[in-house]
Amino acid sequence: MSSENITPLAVSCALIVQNQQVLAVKRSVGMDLAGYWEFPGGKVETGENPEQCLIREIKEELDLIVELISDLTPSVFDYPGKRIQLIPFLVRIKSGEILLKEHEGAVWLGENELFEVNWAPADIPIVRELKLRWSEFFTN
Ligand SMILES: Nc1nc2c([nH]c(=O)n2[C@@H]2O[C@H](COP(=O)(O)OP(=O)(O)OP(=O)(O)O)[C@@H](O)[C@H]2O)c(=O)[nH]1
Repeated sequence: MSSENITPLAVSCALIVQNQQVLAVKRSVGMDLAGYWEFPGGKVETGENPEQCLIREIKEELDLIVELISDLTPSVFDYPGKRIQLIPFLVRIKSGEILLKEHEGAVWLGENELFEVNWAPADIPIVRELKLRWSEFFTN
């Protein structure tokens, strides 16, 4: 099958913002793309929409309850053998303390630190959009 015909795998991810910073998490050994940094989230399951997926994944991965603030532009990226559509949401923490259940690290990044981690390739356009829209997100 040519790559044009691959149905993308929908993956929701959360740009968790707090104190003028966004949270990045590091994929653990054993996960695909181990060692890369990403936004927490995961695959949209049958019967749920991307927003429901996001709320579920953030509870599962970080033990946080989050609320949605805004959407960003989805990023479609071809990894070997799979095409993903990464669907980003800007969120804030409603309750809970971060508990890393799956990732091996987490870091809060300010506007000028956004490119200091080695992002999963699909995340790069999203990080660029976050940087471009930073003042919009942080002054509202
Ligand atoms: N959650 C999340 N996944 C991302 C991001 N960027 C990115 O390329 N991905 C990819 O999206 C796919 C689905 O994410 P996932 O969190 O459910 O990954 P997983 O370990 O369950 O996937 P697997 O079952 O294929 O090993 C993975 O291939 C992951 O590498 C991101 O920012 N957040």
